[in-house]
Formats: sequence, C-alpha cells, structure tokens
Amino acid sequence: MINKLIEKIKETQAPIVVGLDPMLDYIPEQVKEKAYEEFGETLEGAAWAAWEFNKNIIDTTYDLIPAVKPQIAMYEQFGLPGLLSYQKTIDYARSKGLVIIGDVKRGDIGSTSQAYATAHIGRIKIGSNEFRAFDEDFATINPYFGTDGIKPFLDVAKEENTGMFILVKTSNKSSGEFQDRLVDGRPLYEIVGEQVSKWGEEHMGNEYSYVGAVVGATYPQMAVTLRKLMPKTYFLVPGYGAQGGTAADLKPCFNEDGLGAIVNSSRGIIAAYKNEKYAEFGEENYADASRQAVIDMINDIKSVF
Ligand SMILES: O=c1ccn([C@@H]2O[C@H](COP(=O)(O)O)[C@@H](O)[C@H]2O)c(=O)[nH]1
Repeated sequence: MINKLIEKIKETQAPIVVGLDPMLDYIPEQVKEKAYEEFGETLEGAAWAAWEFNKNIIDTTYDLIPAVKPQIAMYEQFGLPGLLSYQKTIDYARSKGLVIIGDVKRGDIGSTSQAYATAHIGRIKIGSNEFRAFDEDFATINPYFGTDGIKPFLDVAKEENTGMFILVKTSNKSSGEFQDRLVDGRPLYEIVGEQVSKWGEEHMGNEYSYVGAVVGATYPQMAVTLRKLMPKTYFLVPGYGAQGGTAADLKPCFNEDGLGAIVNSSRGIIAAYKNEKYAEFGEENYADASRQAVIDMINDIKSVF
C-alpha cells in the first residue's frame, strides 16, 4: 500500500490527503434537511447527511488527490448508523481509486491490538469465510503501549500489504506535555520516532516503509530532526490550514526526492464553502468550493519547492 500511495502521489503530483471529518456544523443545511426529511432528526439522519456530504466531496475531488482520511470519531458520534456511514465512505472512496487512511488512533495490550488490527487493516476468518471489516489501507496508531501494542498491527500489515501511521509528534497545542519531555536527555518524540523507524525496517516497500509516522505541521523545527532520524518513514502531516500550519512549515517534512510526506487538511477542504475566500461558490456549491480549496492547497505546497 505504501507503494500504491507513492505511485498515486506521483501521478497526481499532489502530496495531500483530504480529511473527511463530517461534523454536523460543517454539513450544509440543504444536505441535512434532505437527510432529516427521509430519516428524521435522528442518528440515522445525521449519519446519512454525513455520507451524502462525503460522497459529493469525493465526487468533486477524487481526480486531484491520492487519498482520503476519514476521522472515525466524527462517525462514532452518530452511533451504529455513523459507523455504517464510515464504512460506506471507505467503500465509495475505494471505488474511486483512492487510498484510505483510517484515522482511528488505536493501540492496546497485544490481544486487543490484534483485534483492532484485524478490524481496520486486516481480515477476520469466520468458519470457512473471510471478511475485511472496515478495510482501510492504513490506520493511525497510538504507540503508548509499546511493542505489545504495535506488533499485531505489524504482523497483520505484513500479511495484508497494508500499513500504519504511528503518532510521533502530534499537531495539537498541548502535544509537548508528554511528547517533548526529556527521557535520558532526549525528547520523547525523538525516541518514539527512532523506534518507529526500527519497526518500519520489518515492513519495507520499494522506497519507504509501510510503517509511517504522524508529525504535525505545527512543529516544523521538530520535523527537521525527525526527518533526519527517519529517512525511510513516510510522514502523515496534519495541522496544515485550520490549525495554523503553513506551506513553509511543511517543507522539513519532505525528503530531497520531494517525497516522504502526505499533508492532511480536513476543515480547510470540506468546510471551504464557509471561508470568505470561497464565498462566491455559495453553500449549495460546497463541493465545488472544496475542489477549489484542494487546487489551492496543491499550488500552495508547490510554491515552497
Ligand atoms: O496530530 C494530529 C493527529 C491527527 N489529527 C487529525 O487530523 C485532522 C485535522 O483536521 P483539520 O480540520 O485539518 O485541522 C483531524 O481529524 C484530527 O483528528 C490532527 O489534527 N493532529
């Protein structure tokens, strides 16, 4: 999958991933009204609105981008109907040829991590049948449990040619509370980064590992160090746009070959129609506003190379 992701990045010339985070507040009124007419103001109604919204955004952007990153929390808030909407979104994005990064941030003791890995990037055997439950290509993983929590993901990923992005330095304001703490004189994120790189040696693609790292665009100085420590690790970079990360901040996340990073934007793309800059599109044409925001993001990133 890392090979496919890189191929698609080269083909589209767009090292970006559209974050599908359908908070109700970002879904245009007309989409919600239609869904509520059919399903009522219920969990089903909200989940259906999220799916309609995603579908239209995928339809208007899929030819420009290599991947999407649905954030599972946004679907879980709608309960079981929300999970169905998550699943439908993944299936639809796949039918459009997109790589799927499930932002699920899992990790636990070994036996539980095994089940998470099976659910998201693997398959389950039931009698003589086999099923892929959610069927993402990559999942995001929390490394706090150490090797016990990661190993099941590695084993499943090797078997299935799927991959993962492990949290190394997250984009949020308080990420330093633990991640920047010095351990034996070094910041914890560096130690985690080195270990992610080692885990990655066990599951290499052609140029990069199937084991990637999450590195926030909001900490460019730290990205400089991490890029050096982890030359064969692909970075999933959140924090661009809505969280304040700029194109210039992204530069240290990339290697000199122009590869090595894929930059996420969620609100900046899916809620573009709410931004002054795209006001001309109007709420009805929200998906066209998203398409323009994708084009602008690609050009913005190109401008720093
Ligand atoms: O360090 C991290 C890890 C994950 N995220 C997720 O990425 C998107 C960002 O959304 P924006 O609207 O582009 O800010 C969201 O799903 C987060 O949960 C992150 O932001 N930082």
